[in-house]
Amino acid sequence: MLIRSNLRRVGLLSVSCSRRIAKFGSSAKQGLILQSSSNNVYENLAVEDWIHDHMNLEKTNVLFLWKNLPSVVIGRHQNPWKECNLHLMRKEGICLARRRSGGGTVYHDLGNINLTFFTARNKYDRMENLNLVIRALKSIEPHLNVQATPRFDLLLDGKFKISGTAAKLGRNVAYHHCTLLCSADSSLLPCVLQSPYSGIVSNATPSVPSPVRNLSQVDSSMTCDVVMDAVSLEYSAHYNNKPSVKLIDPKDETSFFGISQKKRELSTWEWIYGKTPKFGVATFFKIAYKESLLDVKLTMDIRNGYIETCSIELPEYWIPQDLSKELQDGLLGSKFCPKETTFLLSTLLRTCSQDEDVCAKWNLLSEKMVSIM
Ligand SMILES: Nc1ncnc2c1ncn2[C@@H]1O[C@H](COP(=O)(O)OC(=O)CCCC[C@@H]2CCSS2)[C@@H](O)[C@H]1O
Repeated sequence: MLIRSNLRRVGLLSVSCSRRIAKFGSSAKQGLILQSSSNNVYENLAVEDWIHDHMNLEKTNVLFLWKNLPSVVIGRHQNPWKECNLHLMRKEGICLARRRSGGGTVYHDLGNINLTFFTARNKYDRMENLNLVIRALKSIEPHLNVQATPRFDLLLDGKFKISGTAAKLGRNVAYHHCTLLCSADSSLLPCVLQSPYSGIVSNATPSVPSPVRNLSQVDSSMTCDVVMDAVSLEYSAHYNNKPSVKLIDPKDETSFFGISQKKRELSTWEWIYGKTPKFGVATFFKIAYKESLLDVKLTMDIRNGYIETCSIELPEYWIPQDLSKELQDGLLGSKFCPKETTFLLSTLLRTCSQDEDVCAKWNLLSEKMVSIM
């Protein structure tokens, strides 16, 4: 009860959620630091959403610190097939997440820190936040050559990116979030962010690739924990607060009423893939069958992640035209997704043909089609 009334007094809680949140404590007057106990990218993005939607940031700013298990996080208006290697990610168990903010694609793992600075919209200032991060880094290593660029990256030695920025501006609330590479897997990072898919025609926001570096490569003492502590200290000092970090659990519905629904939304295929801006695929592939090598042209339009048009150009002698038409029509309205397409194509084949030769060719064609998804 005391905690709740204190929180209301410092203006942290909006009226709508003051009854639902009870566990943040009361120490922060102007700058509250929260750290997630979860490494689940969807849960952590849901915390961002929740704070954005429910907290009253008139008098209190919030810094949210979080880390994720290996994940690729694309911007709100991006095309994942253009930005990353989805096959490799599936193989390695790397999550794909779409965030609410715009901008490019980044790789996260437990060697990468994420910092989200929440303020009232009129107090939103990315350079001020980045300068705070720079001060924190220099408090660990005074000789570190780190600068913020006009596009709000942090560069080491003028060329290696250690931090990328994105932001979301709400009506009253804004947040600026950025990454900080301490000891991420630098060999996996470029591989997962390299798309193997060719022939995608899209107006989606492209990423701006840069050479990256981990802070721990420069100074081995710059681990995630040390860097997070330094940022927390600097943030507290900025607000004249006693340093204190509140550990929060994104699964705690009592404190964050409605958060599991937010997590569910962020984890759906419809949000992650379905929000991709409309795009086209125009690609050629070669299929080797027995002694022959066949050229196939595939064109598709994909809207909201679903196949809207599909044309497969291949010679009639290879697969009967009516069958190839069935194949193209069967794909219309289905998800541009390897699982669904594999299932659909094998079901179609069972109903359309028993011929062994045709089946073998169809399977080769299916494999190629699925390989672009
Ligand atoms: N973790 C990380 N940190 C810094 N730079 C990275 C990282 N991963 C990849 N990159 C490099 O940045 C470019 C993309 O740069 P680009 O400028 O296109 O995009 C960004 O920086 C977006 C930053 C989003 C930050 C959010 C904060 C919380 S959730 S994600 C990529 O091709 C790599 O070269």
